[in-house]
Amino acid sequence: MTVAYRVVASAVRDERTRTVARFTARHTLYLAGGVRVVARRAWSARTAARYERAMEAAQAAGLHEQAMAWEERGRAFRAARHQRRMDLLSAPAKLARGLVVGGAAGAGVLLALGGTLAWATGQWADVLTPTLAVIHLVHWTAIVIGIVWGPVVAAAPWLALTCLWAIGRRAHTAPAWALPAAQRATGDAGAPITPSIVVTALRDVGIPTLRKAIKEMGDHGAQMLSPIVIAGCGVEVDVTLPSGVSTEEVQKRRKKLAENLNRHEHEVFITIPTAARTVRLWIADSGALDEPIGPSPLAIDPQITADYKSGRAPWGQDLRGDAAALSVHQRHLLITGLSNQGKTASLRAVALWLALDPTVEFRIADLKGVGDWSMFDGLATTLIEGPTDDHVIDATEMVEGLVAEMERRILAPRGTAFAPLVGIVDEAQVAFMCPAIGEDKRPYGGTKATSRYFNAVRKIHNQGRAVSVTLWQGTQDPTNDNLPKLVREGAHIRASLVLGTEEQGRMALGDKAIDGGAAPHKLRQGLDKGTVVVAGDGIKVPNGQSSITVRTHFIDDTAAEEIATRAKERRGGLVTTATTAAAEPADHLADIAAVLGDAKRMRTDQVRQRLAERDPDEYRAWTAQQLAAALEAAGADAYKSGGVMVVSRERVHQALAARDENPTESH
Ligand SMILES: Nc1ncnc2c1ncn2[C@@H]1O[C@H](COP(=O)(O)OP(=O)(O)OP(=O)(O)O)[C@@H](O)[C@H]1O
Repeated sequence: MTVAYRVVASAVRDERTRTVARFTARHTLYLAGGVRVVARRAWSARTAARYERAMEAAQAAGLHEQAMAWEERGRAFRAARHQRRMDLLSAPAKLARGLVVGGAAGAGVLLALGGTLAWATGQWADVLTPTLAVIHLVHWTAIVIGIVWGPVVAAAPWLALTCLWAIGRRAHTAPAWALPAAQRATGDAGAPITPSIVVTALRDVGIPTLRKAIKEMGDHGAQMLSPIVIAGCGVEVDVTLPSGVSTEEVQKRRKKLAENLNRHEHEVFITIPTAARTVRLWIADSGALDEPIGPSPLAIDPQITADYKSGRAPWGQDLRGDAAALSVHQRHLLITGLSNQGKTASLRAVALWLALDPTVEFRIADLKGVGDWSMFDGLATTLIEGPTDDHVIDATEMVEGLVAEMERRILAPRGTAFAPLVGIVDEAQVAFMCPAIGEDKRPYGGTKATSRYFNAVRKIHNQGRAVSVTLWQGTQDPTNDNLPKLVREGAHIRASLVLGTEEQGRMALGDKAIDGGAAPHKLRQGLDKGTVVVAGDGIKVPNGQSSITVRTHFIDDTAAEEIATRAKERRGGLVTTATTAAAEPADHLADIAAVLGDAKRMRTDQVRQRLAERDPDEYRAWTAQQLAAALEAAGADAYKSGGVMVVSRERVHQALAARDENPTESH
């Protein structure tokens, strides 16, 4: 049984078997198609259906004059047909009359001819000679017909079948799968996309209602298509589907449609514009998407500048070949993608551009820590690099620092201008998955109400935008655990490189984008590195589309270093806290005075938080006792006011002054 099964299975899989099957199917379908074409032509010739179809199409297109002309033609056709039928009724009598009259006239003519002949020869027998000659002719004709009749009758069906087959073949009635391998693989690849190719591809896409509707259309389906226009390295066409066919049905058959168009799946994009029942097809020129796009303008133009508010990062090209530029002004950003597909590179490219605006402050946590962001040392105020729990703790405190700054800005007088502050967490999934628990029993990772990283991100998402505190996150392989719903939905710009599944695509870009045709899961892992599908704000998305596919410029490490150096030169010597070893021991009292600023007094926990933000290495681990001890040692003890412990600015300044007077006392 198993052996028999294997033999059958291997026979079915054998390419020769398939070729034979395809051959048989192809020619049978040509024949069936030919029958259909002839039947349709015959039907069309006998009925006024084609005039009605043309009239409806003209009406639908708003061409009323044309519609009326077709109506008139239809009327004339019907009148002529009626006349023909009436003529047919009286035909037998006319025919009989014609035969009698014709026969008599013929006989008369022959006899007259015979009479003339007899008179000329003088032989009365010649009167019948012409009549006998005609009788002989008829006799011989009957003999010849008798001989050829048999073979003609035998060959007629075959001749008819051959004609039908040829008609079917000319009308390309066999589907793409039944074509010979050579035609399927390369056939028309590279050939321009024409309306008939698009309509045939749609007809054979496997939607019976669509197939039937196209067959019934007078113009073979051309009315469904908008003009085919060149769009970048491909063409674009809108297809208005007939009623009963949904846009989703077509979208689900992307692979089949691409094959029917002689393209690879990744070379055909189906989006859903606003017009009802319409799908927009973008069909790449064969192989065009495998050509690299040019280098980033950041890498080749040393004069390029950036402007946080009004500028746009030259990120890459859309599929039409137009420049795709991203505005990050007051926008949170999220980039997801499978590992090693260009997530860091695409996120870093935007940051490198923005770094050229010297007013922007960066605080960066790279939770992979292999040096992808090391060129930001000396450029970012905070740079955390590493994957351990300690790094996550640092990153969490960095984000909490952003929250503190955001809250300070929110409380500032109206109209205060703030320098843009951008927090970047690359490999943010590491933070969400971190098991570390703080001294206060609050987890750093996770998505609980007490989770510190999660909560800090949420706060920035909710309120950071208006005070120009934004957060950019890069994460791998989204799941509900490593990228909670609230966090993914809090980003204004959502971009995704290739992902494993549609479900992940929905997490990365949201349902609306995926339902509208965004398909990061259809990108090719390894081959489409650096290609992002972007949804949301900050980028120009073609009218009616919910996403745009961008092929980003790749900026390698060397070019990134150069751009960062340029950015540093424009900024002039900034110190990055987390990576710059303190040359001198920290001056606690001076730091406390600095964080107090103009406040008369400040709660001790707030002072600790600000200290941690100012110098995480030194103060992050500080407990309330350590702060109290430092203040006590300087003679500026904290005291209770309104039920909470506070630090007095006056006392701290007095202590500083006392120390200045007696510099030998250590701080
Ligand atoms: N825009 C691009 N065009 C072409 N190749 C690219 C592009 N971006 C990245 N690559 C290639 O992909 C490699 C991986 O890029 P990158 O480190 O940014 O991936 P990643 O998604 O951040 O990986 P991981 O998640 O594992 O850190 C790069 O070394 C580069 O060779």
